[in-house]
Amino acid sequence: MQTTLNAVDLPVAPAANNAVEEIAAVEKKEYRDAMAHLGSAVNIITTDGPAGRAGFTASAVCSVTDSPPTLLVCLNRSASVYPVFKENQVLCVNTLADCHESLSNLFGGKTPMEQRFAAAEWARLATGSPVLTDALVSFDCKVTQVTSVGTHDILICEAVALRRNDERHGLVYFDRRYHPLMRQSAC
Ligand SMILES: NC(=O)c1ccc[n+]([C@@H]2O[C@H](COP(=O)([O-])OP(=O)(O)OC[C@H]3O[C@@H](n4cnc5c(N)ncnc54)[C@H](O)[C@@H]3O)[C@@H](O)[C@H]2O)c1
Ligand SMILES: Cc1cc2c(cc1C)N(C[C@H](O)[C@H](O)[C@H](O)COP(=O)(O)O)c1[nH]c(=O)[nH]c(=O)c1N2
Repeated sequence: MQTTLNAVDLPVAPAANNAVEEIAAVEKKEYRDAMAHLGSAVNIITTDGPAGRAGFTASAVCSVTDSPPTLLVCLNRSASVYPVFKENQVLCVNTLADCHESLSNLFGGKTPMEQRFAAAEWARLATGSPVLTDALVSFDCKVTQVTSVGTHDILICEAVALRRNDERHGLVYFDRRYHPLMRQSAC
């Protein structure tokens, strides 16, 4: 037999309120130190359009659903690139390979935009956003929804074209450092 619990039936225990207070009390530094334990892929997010060309490094990227093929990117609203992404409404997620450590730092710092793009070769797919030619994989996307949470906007992006490189090794950002991620060799 299936039992359905209504929210009104649940007792409101003081412990539940305490738990909420404990979560809210986590300090920013403590949170960042904890997040540094989560390894993640490194991506350069690019755009081009009426507001011009821009790009930044992002680790806050993940798959949402495959129908329609959708991923999300978190962008700090205080980033210099923010107004450009907001207006263009298209972007390309270029996932970096093991050789891209310095490129990641270039797009993650305060470097002028022309200098960032001059350091690599770029192509285009469907949206006109720059596609890093030797990326591990590139997801060319249109931004379909935007939600603001705290300091960041969550950009919900539908992939309209893809480009993969099945030979390159990966790059992971973990413990505030880059680490190469090797494919298993066929032997
Ligand atoms: N989501 C993000 O905006 C994000 C993610 C990673 C790194 N960064 C930026 O890159 C630089 C180097 O980062 P680091 O990992 O070497 O050291 P760090 O101590 O600044 O960050 C540790 C971890 O905390 C998280 N984090 C950092 N800043 C955040 C932010 N503003 N919002 C949400 N999560 C955040 C990320 O998971 C990051 O890997 C910093 O300036 C950092 O703000 C930002
Ligand atoms: C490894 C790594 C990972 C991330 C970042 C940096 C680095 C080095 N940065 C910061 C972001 O790249 C940086 O703020 C931009 O370059 C914007 O900087 P400017 O404001 O243009 O100088 C970043 N910013 C963001 O809004 N979302 C993210 O997921 C990440 N992830």
